[in-house]
Amino acid sequence: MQKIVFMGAGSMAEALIHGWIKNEVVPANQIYVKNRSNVERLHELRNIYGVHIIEQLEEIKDADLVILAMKPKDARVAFESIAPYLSENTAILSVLAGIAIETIEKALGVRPIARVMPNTSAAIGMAASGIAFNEYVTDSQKSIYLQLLEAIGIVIEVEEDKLHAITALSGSGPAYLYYLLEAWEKIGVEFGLSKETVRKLMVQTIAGSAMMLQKVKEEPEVLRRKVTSPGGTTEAGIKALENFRFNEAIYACIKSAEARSRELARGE
Ligand SMILES: NC(=O)C1=CN([C@@H]2O[C@H](COP(=O)(O)OP(=O)(O)OC[C@H]3O[C@@H](n4cnc5c(N)ncnc54)[C@H](O)[C@@H]3O)[C@@H](O)[C@H]2O)C=CC1
Ligand SMILES: O=C(O)[C@@H]1CCC=N1
Repeated sequence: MQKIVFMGAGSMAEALIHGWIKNEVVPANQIYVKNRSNVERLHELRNIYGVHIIEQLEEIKDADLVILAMKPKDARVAFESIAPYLSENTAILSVLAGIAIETIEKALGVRPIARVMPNTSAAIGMAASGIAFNEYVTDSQKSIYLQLLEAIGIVIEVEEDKLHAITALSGSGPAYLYYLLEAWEKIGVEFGLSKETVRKLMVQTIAGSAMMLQKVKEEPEVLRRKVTSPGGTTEAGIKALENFRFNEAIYACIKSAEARSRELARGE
């Protein structure tokens, strides 16, 4: 793919660009960026990464791949603006949360379309992505997409319908963990520790627990029980979580995010 155009040059576009250039999967001179109005942002990306700026939509005519990376609420207007300039051979990769492949086919024509749900950890090569394809994506295109996404983390191919669940779990997931950290920092400070100390301890705790799951290959429940001494501190903490219906809260969190993804797919 010689010419890859990002429609929308926000944080997700930058995470992908950063990962591809740093890992030398796509050279900067094959990447083009376009925003709705923020030209300063385009100059910023050009200065940092050496990518090209699209000045006129006509320049997307010879693109091999157009990446849809605007917010879902801006998608309709964006589709209308680019549809006249897409050539038959241009493939589409969408990172739009909740916008169905069928909707994109209707707006941009039947062509190879891939839908990916990455997360912001792409910026440091640690994304967890799900990807789904329509029937026109060839095997060689699929392997290119998988390579592009492996450069920024891990990727799992799923049926399109499952992308709603992936959006709710790993797409939004970093935000839940940051939210948890915000709460830990607040309580740690109340106990007289500095915010920096709590952050250092808890970031390592999250990273260490994740690595344990990856390396030791035991179930989370088994690892949890190993931490929990009978009558000890962890047991007291977990009891409090249970009293506040922790499992129900997490269930409601993921269910709500999954349902919102489905609403977005219906244009609500
Ligand atoms: N931020 C995240 O954690 C994740 C975001 N996504 C998806 O990635 C997409 C982008 O999200 P962010 O990068 O966070 O948004 P963002 O707000 O940082 O960037 C979106 C950019 O699109 C531009 N834009 C809007 N309308 C446009 C148009 N018609 N033509 C060209 N550019 C246009 C805006 O000017 C803005 O710079 C969203 O659809 C979101 O659902 C997916 C996975 C994770
Ligand atoms: O909140 C959102 O809609 C997007 C999708 C996953 C993460 N951010």
